Amino acid sequence: MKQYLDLCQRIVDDGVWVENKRTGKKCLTVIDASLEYDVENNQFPLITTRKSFWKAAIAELLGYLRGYDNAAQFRAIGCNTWNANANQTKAWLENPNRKGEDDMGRVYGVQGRSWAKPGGGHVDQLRKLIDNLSKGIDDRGEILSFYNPGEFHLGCLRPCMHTHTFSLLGDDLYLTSYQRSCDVPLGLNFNQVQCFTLLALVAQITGKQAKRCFHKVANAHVYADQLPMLRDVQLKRDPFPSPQLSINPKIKSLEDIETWVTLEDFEVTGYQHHDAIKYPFSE
Ligand SMILES: Nc1nc(=O)c2c([nH]1)NC[C@@H]1CN(c3ccc(C(=O)N[C@@H](CCC(=O)O)C(=O)O)cc3)CN21
Ligand SMILES: O=c1ccn([C@H]2C[C@H](O)[C@@H](COP(=O)(O)O)O2)c(=O)[nH]1
Repeated sequence: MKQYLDLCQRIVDDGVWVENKRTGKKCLTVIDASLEYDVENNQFPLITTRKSFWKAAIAELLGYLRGYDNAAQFRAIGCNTWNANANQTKAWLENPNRKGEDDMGRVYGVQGRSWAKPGGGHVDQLRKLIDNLSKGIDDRGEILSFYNPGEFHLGCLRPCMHTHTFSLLGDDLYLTSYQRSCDVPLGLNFNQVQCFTLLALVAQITGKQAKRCFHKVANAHVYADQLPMLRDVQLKRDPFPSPQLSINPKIKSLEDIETWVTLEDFEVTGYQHHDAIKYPFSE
């Protein structure tokens, strides 16, 4: 939690105002932030200085792992975060590739599970890395990448947390996650949960020991309309200790994640937090 608050404070103290064309808003911005999560000791990186809706963050991750391409699929598993970008983002509404209400196009999980090959057919990056890690293989390319510039015109938004690299040292599993753009008040709260949960889940289904997750952020920003609440309310609060995440031990394979896993299979204990803060969202 301290590293999150330090990043917020750094943005407030040293951030530079940058005009963002896509949203039409100004962002107070810093470049390069590194966060680290201790999955081995179950220090779940949930924000405690406001109430965090962590279930929606895990549901979003499950949708990515299943290769979802539609905001209705996300809603059905308890996640509302894609309604706006699927149905209100101007450039996407005007894009002839949009297949109608709730379509998100070829974003995130679609690239992760079925990256189109030039000569036809698809690559399932997640299946490959899970098969390798289960056999104790790390070919130094156990990568899940959602970033496909050749298909940006087929999706509603470019992926923000775009690449997850898994590494094995013996039976110990590490994760390095890369993010190009980070809405610190809203998005990071979710992205921290997702990095942690992704390592814990992949370790569980491949039979490895989850160690640490390294989260690298390039552009970390606060939108102008979020700044007063972040600076004058959230940053004035004292954090509580980290809660713990438990995952149903019956989850043993990628097929389990694809077929029957729900939010009921995840539980957070020891979550002490301050009151909710509703931050503005920029489409
Ligand atoms: N501007 C922007 N910021 C983001 O963080 C973001 C995007 N766009 N577009 C794609 C996804 C969608 N994400 C979102 C979208 C909404 C919330 C949000 O409204 N969170 C609220 C409540 C969530 C709930 O009730 O389930 C929060 O208080 O955290 C969070 C992340 C993260 N991403
Ligand atoms: O997982 C996510 C997804 C999105 N964001 C934020 C970062 C930006 O504020 C917007 C995306 O806008 P771009 O113009 O495409 O950079 O969404 C996030 O923090 N985490």
